[in-house]
Amino acid sequence: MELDTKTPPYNTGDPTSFAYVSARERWPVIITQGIDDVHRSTWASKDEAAATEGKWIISELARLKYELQHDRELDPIPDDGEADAAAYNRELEALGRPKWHSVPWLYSECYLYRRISSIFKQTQKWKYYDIFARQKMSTFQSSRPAVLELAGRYKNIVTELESKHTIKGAQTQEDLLEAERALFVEMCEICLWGNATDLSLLTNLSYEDIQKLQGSEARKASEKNILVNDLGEAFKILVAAQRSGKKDRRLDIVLDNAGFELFVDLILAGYLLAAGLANTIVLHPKSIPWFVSDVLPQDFAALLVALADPQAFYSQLSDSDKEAGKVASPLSDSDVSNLKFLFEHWSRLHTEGQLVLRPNTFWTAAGSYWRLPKTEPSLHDDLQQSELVVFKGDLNYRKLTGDAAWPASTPFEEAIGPLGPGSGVRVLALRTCKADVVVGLPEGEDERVKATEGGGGDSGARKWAWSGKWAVVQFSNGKA
Ligand SMILES: O=P(O)(O)OC[C@H]1O[C@](O)(CO)[C@@H](O)[C@@H]1O
Ligand SMILES: [Mg+2]
Ligand SMILES: [Mn+2]
Repeated sequence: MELDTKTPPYNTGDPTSFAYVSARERWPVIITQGIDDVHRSTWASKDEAAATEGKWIISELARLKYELQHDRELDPIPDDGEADAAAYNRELEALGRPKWHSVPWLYSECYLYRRISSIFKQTQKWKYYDIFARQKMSTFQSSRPAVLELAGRYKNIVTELESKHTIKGAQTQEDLLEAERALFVEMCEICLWGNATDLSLLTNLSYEDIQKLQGSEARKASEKNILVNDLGEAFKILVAAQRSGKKDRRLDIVLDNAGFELFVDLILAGYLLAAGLANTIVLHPKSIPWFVSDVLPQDFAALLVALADPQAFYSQLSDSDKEAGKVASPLSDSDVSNLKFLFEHWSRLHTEGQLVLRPNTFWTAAGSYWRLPKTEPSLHDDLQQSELVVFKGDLNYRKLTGDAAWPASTPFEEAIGPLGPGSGVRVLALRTCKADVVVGLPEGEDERVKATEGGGGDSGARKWAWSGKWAVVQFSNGKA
């Protein structure tokens, strides 16, 4: 089988890679949490047929976990009625029926979520069940302080832009441009760090930990951890398009996680529309439960429902909070009104077609985005229509770069191959680093960060890139 990139991809058999830890430690925990979730739903179900199927699902998940932990071969995905199983299985054959502990990381991790999905697709009553929905919603609830802080600011900014076409304090056109640029950078950085609360990595995060990651103080302190920051170039592209008088100016966001991250992505989307920096935003969600926290179309709906009646949403307590004897404190009137403003604004943008959700099964295929022009030419064409395509999060970055062991100083444009120069697609990656692959760093930077505490030193492992503490924001102008 032909590799996507000449540079080989990371592999679960490499003890210096985060792939190694992922396959042996992280994935069994994720499956176990999934079993717990199905257990709860099965136990709560009054429908006998659903309960019977629930028990079968649990036994299938337990079998998957056993195979993983005992380093068995990856079995073909059973025929579950979905067209993409064949491509997964062809690739599995081409890889020579690998075992869990020595298989390309990107393929095997995608396969894991596709296998889990196939278990549900084979049932009658659980076909559309999201095994990760509970975790996603409860982490969003834990983000309450940051959500309230941002909702208040958003309402002020958007109201000002929509009623007076300006931003507070801006006297001249230059002031306004500078204010728009500063807000663009700030909102993109909020979107960037919103990704740090990803659930697949932070398997046991406390309420306090989540809050620390999300406040405005934390953001300022983290700016020095953005190793490459191309936001200025991306902003120039949007302004140039606006000034050209072009009527259709679209920006795309290839989404990553639900909950707080989706909330901040929508904050950015609403801002860009209100400021006239774009006039359509296309959001690309996943089609099956994916890497625990990724956005499904129903997560978008669930977020709007939560904001439509925020008091009710925040008065629901998780089981663990109930057990701990916690009580929910009610929201203030102004918090409620700010959140309802968000609900109304986003619902209106959605209804009027300025905020569009566009799923495609390409996003849950096993391969890297090097394959896009060949395997999904219509999606490639579609992305070429956009002024800028923002790729959120770690997995999207791994897929852009083929998850390959590039030298860290490899130019970003080179590492994204067919989506680089000449592709007709402008790529902006907003990525907090949670995996080995990193490109586009200045010479010597990798070594500098390796030498920091916990950075990996000369162990041969790029440990600094596993924690979500460091980030890169990288741009490639495929239309230049
Ligand atoms: O939600 P994100 O940012 O894509 O994070 C998921 C990533 O985190 C991990 O689960 C842990 O590094 C990776 O396997 C995966 O690429
Ligand atoms: Mg992410
Ligand atoms: Mn994710």
